[in-house]
Amino acid sequence: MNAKKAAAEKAVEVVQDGMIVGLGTGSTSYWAIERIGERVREGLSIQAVSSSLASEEQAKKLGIPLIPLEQVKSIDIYIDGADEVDQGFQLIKGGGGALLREKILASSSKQFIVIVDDSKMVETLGRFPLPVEIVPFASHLTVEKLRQLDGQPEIRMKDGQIFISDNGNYIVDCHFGTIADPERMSAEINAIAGVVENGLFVHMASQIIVGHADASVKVIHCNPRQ
Ligand SMILES: O=C(CO)[C@H](O)[C@H](O)COP(=O)(O)O
Repeated sequence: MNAKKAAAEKAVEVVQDGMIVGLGTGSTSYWAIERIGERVREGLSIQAVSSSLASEEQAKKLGIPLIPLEQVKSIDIYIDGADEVDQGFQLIKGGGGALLREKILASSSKQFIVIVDDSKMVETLGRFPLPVEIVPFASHLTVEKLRQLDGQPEIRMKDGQIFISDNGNYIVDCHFGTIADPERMSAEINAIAGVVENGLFVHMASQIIVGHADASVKVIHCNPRQ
């Protein structure tokens, strides 16, 4: 079993009847959604909300009942991957370009369970480029502001075209190097007009589940408010 699948399946063990479950995005969340689908077929009764059109499609195919977000006041559990997790359990997310919806769901969830393989665990954030979602209007000016913060920004491309997020925005991948103070950096980035959200998830994770190649998993409980 691969490490991502092992972490994902461990996380799905805590899903119970009656819960509203947030579905993440990416290759690790894929396995969580598959397992939720299996459990639904076995009789689990839940409702789900999705952080991306891709995960929504997968959930529909598996017969996972989806509920419109407008009908949801809070989410019981949100399960999603990450691109990096540091020693203080702060995260970089958004490698798949879904960071805005992911942050909205994570911040409205009673529990945010992060599922990663062990390659994602780092001492300090920053090796993975930080994704920043910006509005297309005057994007060159917003990109210039990110450059002034030393972000070495690059607008994300896909198949030779600018990548467009599910919200119709651009993603700018920023190379800040080591991010010593993620909270401060997040605030500085979000203070730029034109920035919608950035991929630093600070004080948000309730649990990190780390999967290893031998299918063993480590569950780390964190206090999101610390
Ligand atoms: O934030 C994300 C998508 O926007 C993903 O959770 C993150 O990129 C990790 O992806 P994967 O599970 O494929 O390694």
